[in-house]
Amino acid sequence: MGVLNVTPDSFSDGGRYLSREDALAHAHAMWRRGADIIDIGGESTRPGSQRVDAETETARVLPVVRALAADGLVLSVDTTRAAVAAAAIEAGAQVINDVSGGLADPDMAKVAAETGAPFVLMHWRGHSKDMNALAEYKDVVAEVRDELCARVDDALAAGVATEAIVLDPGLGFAKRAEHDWALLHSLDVFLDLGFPVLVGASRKRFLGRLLADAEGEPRPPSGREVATAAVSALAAQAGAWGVRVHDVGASLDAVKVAAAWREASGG
Ligand SMILES: Nc1nc2ncc(COP(=O)(O)O)nc2c(=O)[nH]1
Repeated sequence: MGVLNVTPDSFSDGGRYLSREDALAHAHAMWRRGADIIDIGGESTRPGSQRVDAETETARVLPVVRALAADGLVLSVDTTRAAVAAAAIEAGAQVINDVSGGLADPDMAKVAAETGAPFVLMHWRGHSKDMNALAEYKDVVAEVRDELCARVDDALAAGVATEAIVLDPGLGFAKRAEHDWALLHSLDVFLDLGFPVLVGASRKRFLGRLLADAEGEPRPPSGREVATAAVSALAAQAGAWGVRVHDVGASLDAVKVAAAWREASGG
């Protein structure tokens, strides 16, 4: 899943693809490099970011969705707003990627049910401005699992089909670095729930901290691509359904290494 943030303030690529031609060119470049889905987001979810209104988010996302759908690309819309998701599906997106797992908008599950669109339920505890205060867990794996199961129950109750649901542990969302690593280490716990699992580690803060320099200065987002690709390989090895990444080529190569390693026979 290739990330296309048509926002001015996303944490690692904010503003680079705000213009329509830049957004379309970047989407096609990721598609040519092998992305299976282009994930289009019009509102930054960066910790501490301010929300934008639905009109702004829609104005950013819809033209790009229309143009890329017309070119035959498979698209997900990264939004917590039901109206934006509905409009994007109408404009040609196929997948709803809701970082709030349906919590932010009570109508989202209904839109997913009515459209039949695959529905990514990510673990979330609140909007970006107060997310870090929510990163308190006694057992992060068990609590994230249980909270995601509640999201699944609500989605199913709204009429979403079981086979439409994809789970995502929500790395970096109301999580400190140790929580992110614990969730990756226990990816099987989420896979055992019986749904595909999407992993979104790309360029995130926990990787920057892992790669900090001698003075403890975290590696900047642009320097986290190799670590992201390593996570992609290990996530593939663990059975993840997909990885949501900025650098599609690096992760595709890394996932191919994992596949070759796993499938090597004695021949
Ligand atoms: N399903 C899913 N969606 C997401 N959307 C945005 C971000 C934030 O990262 P970005 O600012 O690079 O888009 N992370 C996720 C994620 O981990 N999973």
